[in-house]
Amino acid sequence: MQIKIINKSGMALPQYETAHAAGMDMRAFVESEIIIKPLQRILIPTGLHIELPVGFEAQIRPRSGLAYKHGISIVNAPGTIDADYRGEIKVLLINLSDTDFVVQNGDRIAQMVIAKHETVQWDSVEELSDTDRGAGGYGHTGK
Ligand SMILES: O=c1ccn([C@H]2C[C@H](O)[C@@H](COP(=O)(O)OP(=O)(O)OP(=O)(O)O)O2)c(=O)[nH]1
Ligand SMILES: [Mg+2]
Repeated sequence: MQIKIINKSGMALPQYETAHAAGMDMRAFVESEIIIKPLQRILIPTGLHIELPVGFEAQIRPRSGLAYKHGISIVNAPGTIDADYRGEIKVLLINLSDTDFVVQNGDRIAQMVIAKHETVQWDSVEELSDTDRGAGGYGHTGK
Protein backbone atom coordinates (compact mmCIF):
# COMPACT_ATOMS: atom_id res chain seq x y z
CA MET A 1 0.00 0.00 0.00
CA GLN A 2 1.29 3.47 -0.81
CA ILE A 3 0.82 6.37 1.59
CA LYS A 4 1.60 10.00 0.75
CA ILE A 5 4.38 11.47 2.84
CA ILE A 6 6.16 14.81 3.05
CA ASN A 7 9.63 14.44 4.49
CA LYS A 8 11.18 17.68 5.72
CA SER A 9 13.94 15.96 7.67
CA GLY A 10 16.39 15.44 4.84
CA MET A 11 16.87 11.91 6.17
CA ALA A 12 15.78 8.59 4.71
CA LEU A 13 12.09 7.76 4.98
CA PRO A 14 11.04 5.50 7.86
CA GLN A 15 11.59 1.91 6.88
CA TYR A 16 11.01 -1.62 8.09
CA GLU A 17 14.36 -2.74 9.51
CA THR A 18 13.66 -6.45 8.91
CA ALA A 19 11.58 -8.29 6.33
CA HIS A 20 8.45 -8.79 8.44
CA ALA A 21 8.71 -5.99 10.96
CA ALA A 22 5.38 -4.43 11.97
CA GLY A 23 6.90 -1.07 12.77
CA MET A 24 9.02 1.42 10.88
CA ASP A 25 11.57 3.24 12.99
CA MET A 26 11.12 6.99 13.34
CA ARG A 27 14.06 9.35 13.57
CA ALA A 28 14.42 12.53 15.60
CA PHE A 29 14.62 15.70 13.50
CA VAL A 30 16.29 18.22 15.80
CA GLU A 31 18.66 21.14 15.17
CA SER A 32 20.87 20.31 18.10
CA GLU A 33 20.99 17.52 20.63
CA ILE A 34 18.24 17.33 23.19
CA ILE A 35 18.80 16.25 26.76
CA ILE A 36 15.88 14.57 28.50
CA LYS A 37 16.28 14.70 32.24
CA PRO A 38 14.87 12.02 34.57
CA LEU A 39 11.05 12.10 34.47
CA GLN A 40 11.09 14.93 31.91
CA ARG A 41 8.86 14.62 28.85
CA ILE A 42 9.79 16.26 25.55
CA LEU A 43 7.97 16.44 22.21
CA ILE A 44 10.44 15.42 19.53
CA PRO A 45 9.83 16.45 15.89
CA THR A 46 10.28 13.99 13.05
CA GLY A 47 9.93 16.26 10.01
CA LEU A 48 7.29 13.88 8.63
CA HIS A 49 3.74 14.63 7.50
CA ILE A 50 1.58 11.80 6.17
CA GLU A 51 -1.79 11.33 4.49
CA LEU A 52 -3.31 8.07 5.65
CA PRO A 53 -6.21 6.52 3.75
CA VAL A 54 -9.55 6.80 5.57
CA GLY A 55 -9.93 3.76 7.85
CA PHE A 56 -6.25 3.68 8.81
CA GLU A 57 -4.30 5.10 11.74
CA ALA A 58 -0.62 5.23 12.55
CA GLN A 59 0.44 4.15 16.04
CA ILE A 60 3.58 5.69 17.52
CA ARG A 61 5.10 3.13 19.85
CA PRO A 62 8.19 2.97 22.06
CA ARG A 63 11.27 0.99 21.00
CA SER A 64 11.94 -1.82 23.45
CA GLY A 65 15.72 -1.40 23.30
CA LEU A 66 15.53 2.23 24.41
CA ALA A 67 13.01 1.28 27.08
CA TYR A 68 15.13 -1.56 28.45
CA LYS A 69 18.55 0.07 28.24
CA HIS A 70 17.67 3.69 28.97
CA GLY A 71 14.14 3.81 30.44
CA ILE A 72 12.91 5.80 27.45
CA SER A 73 9.20 5.47 26.75
CA ILE A 74 6.35 7.41 25.18
CA VAL A 75 3.95 9.18 27.51
CA ASN A 76 0.87 8.61 25.36
CA ALA A 77 1.88 5.21 23.98
CA PRO A 78 0.66 4.24 21.56
CA GLY A 79 0.30 7.70 20.06
CA THR A 80 -2.50 7.97 17.53
CA ILE A 81 -2.01 9.63 14.15
CA ASP A 82 -5.44 10.23 12.63
CA ALA A 83 -6.14 9.88 8.92
CA ASP A 84 -7.17 13.54 8.75
CA TYR A 85 -4.02 14.87 10.47
CA ARG A 86 -1.73 16.87 8.22
CA GLY A 87 0.65 18.32 10.80
CA GLU A 88 4.11 17.11 11.64
CA ILE A 89 4.29 13.77 13.43
CA LYS A 90 5.89 14.27 16.84
CA VAL A 91 6.93 11.81 19.52
CA LEU A 92 6.32 12.50 23.20
CA LEU A 93 9.31 10.86 24.88
CA ILE A 94 9.70 10.46 28.62
CA ASN A 95 12.83 9.49 30.48
CA LEU A 96 11.91 6.98 33.19
CA SER A 97 15.53 6.40 34.21
CA ASP A 98 17.53 8.26 36.83
CA THR A 99 20.10 9.62 34.39
CA ASP A 100 19.98 12.15 31.54
CA PHE A 101 19.27 10.78 28.07
CA VAL A 102 20.62 12.49 24.95
CA VAL A 103 18.71 12.55 21.66
CA GLN A 104 20.77 13.42 18.58
CA ASN A 105 19.48 14.35 15.15
CA GLY A 106 18.71 11.14 13.25
CA ASP A 107 18.41 8.89 16.30
CA ARG A 108 15.73 6.21 16.03
CA ILE A 109 13.41 7.19 18.87
CA ALA A 110 10.17 5.33 18.19
CA GLN A 111 8.41 3.09 15.73
CA MET A 112 5.28 3.61 13.66
CA VAL A 113 2.76 0.85 12.97
CA ILE A 114 0.10 1.49 10.32
CA ALA A 115 -3.15 -0.19 11.28
CA LYS A 116 -6.73 -0.49 10.08
CA HIS A 117 -9.48 0.63 12.38
CA GLU A 118 -13.26 0.54 12.37
CA THR A 119 -15.54 3.55 12.47
CA VAL A 120 -18.72 2.59 14.33
CA GLN A 121 -22.18 3.93 15.00
CA TRP A 122 -23.70 3.44 18.46
CA ASP A 123 -26.75 1.23 18.88
CA SER A 124 -28.14 2.58 22.14
CA VAL A 125 -29.94 -0.18 24.15
CA GLU A 126 -31.20 -0.89 27.69
CA GLU A 127 -29.43 -4.25 28.14
CA LEU A 128 -26.35 -6.04 26.82
CA SER A 129 -26.18 -9.79 26.11
CA ASP A 130 -25.34 -12.26 28.95
CA THR A 131 -21.85 -13.79 29.16
CA ASP A 132 -20.03 -16.08 31.64
CA ARG A 133 -17.71 -13.19 32.48
CA GLY A 134 -20.43 -10.68 33.01
CA ALA A 135 -18.97 -7.70 34.83
CA GLY A 136 -15.95 -9.66 36.14
CA GLY A 137 -12.59 -8.10 35.40
CA TYR A 138 -9.42 -6.68 36.89
CA GLY A 139 -8.08 -10.12 37.76
CA HIS A 140 -11.31 -11.75 38.91
CA THR A 141 -10.17 -15.07 37.34
CA GLY A 142 -7.28 -15.22 39.80
CA LYS A 143 -3.56 -15.05 39.42
O1 LIG B 1 2.09 10.84 19.46
C1 LIG B 1 1.40 11.58 18.75
C2 LIG B 1 0.02 11.68 18.93
C3 LIG B 1 -0.69 12.54 18.12
N1 LIG B 1 -0.06 13.29 17.17
C4 LIG B 1 -0.83 14.16 16.28
C5 LIG B 1 -1.59 13.33 15.25
C6 LIG B 1 -2.97 13.24 15.79
O2 LIG B 1 -3.90 13.07 14.74
C7 LIG B 1 -3.10 14.56 16.53
C8 LIG B 1 -4.08 14.53 17.65
O3 LIG B 1 -3.71 13.51 18.54
P1 LIG B 1 -4.70 13.06 19.70
O4 LIG B 1 -6.09 12.92 19.18
O5 LIG B 1 -4.06 11.90 20.36
O6 LIG B 1 -4.56 14.29 20.69
P2 LIG B 1 -5.68 15.19 21.37
O7 LIG B 1 -5.12 15.64 22.64
O8 LIG B 1 -7.01 14.48 21.39
O9 LIG B 1 -5.69 16.41 20.37
P3 LIG B 1 -6.82 16.85 19.34
O10 LIG B 1 -7.83 17.59 20.16
O11 LIG B 1 -6.10 17.70 18.36
O12 LIG B 1 -7.39 15.60 18.70
O13 LIG B 1 -1.79 14.84 17.03
C9 LIG B 1 1.32 13.19 17.00
O14 LIG B 1 1.91 13.83 16.13
N2 LIG B 1 2.00 12.34 17.80
MG1 LIG C 1 -7.95 13.80 19.62
